[in-house]
Amino acid sequence: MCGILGAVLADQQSNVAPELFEGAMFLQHRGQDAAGIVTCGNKGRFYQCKGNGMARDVFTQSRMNNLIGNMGITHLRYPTAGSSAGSEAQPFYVNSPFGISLSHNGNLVNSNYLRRYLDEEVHRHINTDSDSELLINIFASELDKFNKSRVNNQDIFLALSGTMNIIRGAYACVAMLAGYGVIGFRDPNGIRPLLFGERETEKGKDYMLASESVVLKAQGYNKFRDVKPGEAVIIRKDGYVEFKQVIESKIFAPDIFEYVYFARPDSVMDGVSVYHSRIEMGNKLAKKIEETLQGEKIDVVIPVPDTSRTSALQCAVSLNIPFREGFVKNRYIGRTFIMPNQKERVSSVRRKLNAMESEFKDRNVLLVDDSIVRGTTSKEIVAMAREAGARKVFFASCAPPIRFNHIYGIDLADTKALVGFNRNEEEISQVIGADQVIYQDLQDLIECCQKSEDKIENFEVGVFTGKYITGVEDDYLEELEKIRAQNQRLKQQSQLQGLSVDACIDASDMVDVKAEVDISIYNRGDYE
Ligand SMILES: O=P(O)(O)OC[C@H]1O[C@H](OP(=O)(O)OP(=O)(O)O)[C@H](O)[C@@H]1O
Ligand SMILES: NC(=O)CC[C@H](N)C(=O)O
Ligand SMILES: [Mg+2]
Repeated sequence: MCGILGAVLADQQSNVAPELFEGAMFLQHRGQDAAGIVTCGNKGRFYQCKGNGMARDVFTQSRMNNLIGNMGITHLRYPTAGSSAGSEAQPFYVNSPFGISLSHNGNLVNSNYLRRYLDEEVHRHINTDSDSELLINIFASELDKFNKSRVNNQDIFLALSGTMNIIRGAYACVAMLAGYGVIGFRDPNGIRPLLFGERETEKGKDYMLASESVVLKAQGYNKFRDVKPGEAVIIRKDGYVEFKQVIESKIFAPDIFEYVYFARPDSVMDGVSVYHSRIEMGNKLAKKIEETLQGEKIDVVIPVPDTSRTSALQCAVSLNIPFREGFVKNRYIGRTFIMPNQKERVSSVRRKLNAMESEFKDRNVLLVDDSIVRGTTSKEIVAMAREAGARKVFFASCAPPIRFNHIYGIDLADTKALVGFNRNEEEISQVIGADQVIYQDLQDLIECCQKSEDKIENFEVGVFTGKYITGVEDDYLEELEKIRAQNQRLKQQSQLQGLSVDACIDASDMVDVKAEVDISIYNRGDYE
């Protein structure tokens, strides 16, 4: 899952980069692997700064000084299919036609077809395994079809409908056309989020596109709305803004995992407050716990920080049982689930959370988390609760069992690595070492996310059901697992040989070398 941003400032003499950096800090939770900003200066020249790492590490002051121009786009990457090569950091850039830069949140599920099409039909070179590189090239080839030296809004909208007719999957994107403007668009199922906001200034209106409303609010873009499924918006450099439905919307199905885990609680997405949906999750989970744990005495409810806090507190209120912060979180450790390798995730749980004996000793505790994915967190947490003296440990999850791949940009894990894969609830309890595990029912979870003026009827829930809203290419899921396994091997091999992942060749099956940096513009400043 990634975070994306785009902005055009009214003052043509100003630089947008500091604001894009500020915004990136608000979206860091959506991707910790790589970060990038591309801006566009007065003469249509692009300036880029990107690389592996968190925003604050990649965007150093000296690099930021080189980002010139009043419009730009940002990306924070959480890789799909497990590859975190530097060359797949975004925004991507292609020079033809016109100079295009693009940031993508989501994942395409017909990449094999797109790769062949780009090669055989439109003869465009693809240099990485990233589906986003395919996307920018499809868009470029659609724009190329006009065979014009300059395009206008209508051409761009047409090129986007062409693009959306070819690509399949989840995508919320911000793109930039050199010297022209910033473009935002969202897939016809609205799987991934994207919002548009505006702000009045003395020089006119500033505009911003962002994955979450919290960025817009925090930076004074107080008038905002969601981009609709299948809709696109062009914010021209001169401040002219135009929206257009470029492809007919399909079943509107935002990804429910945004509400469960991904988004910040202070964001509102498609009219639904993430915070309130999590409160509801706590209420409904409490009912399920009452039904399931009849006769069991629970002394205390303890959240697994951070994301589950909101739900856990409400769950305790609903159950009328004391709520205690039994785990203290080390604020300097990031989200463990989105860390790229398993070893790092396991050690991070203990570094991140520390149990306070006083809250566990001789008590029956109910631990509440938002979700159980690989079971890395829950297993460690249950062990820590027992080490701290808990008598019985019950573990409740605000989301139902996750048994299938997530294919739309939240690369959860290989199905086989999911603790819920091929296991019933009793078996899951055994694996994580809990006395009992209690899961929210899917229908209840859906109802928790339906509290908006325009009730959302459908959500993308493929991780729980194995049925995906867009369908997938026949061999897509096998291909996905193959790529993950390849990337995993590359990582292990690089660790053994002490090489960087990017520079490691898997000789056994001649996996391509991952380039350390991308083949695109090199003006991020210094390379210390
Ligand atoms: O079963 P697992 O594979 O361990 O994954 C699930 C855990 O990962 C996430 O926490 P994370 O530490 O990423 O972020 P948070 O601090 O926002 O809760 C999520 O909130 C669960 O606690
Ligand atoms: N998580 C995402 O949204 C990732 C976007 C894109 N598929 C990538 O791998 O970079
Ligand atoms: Mg967590």
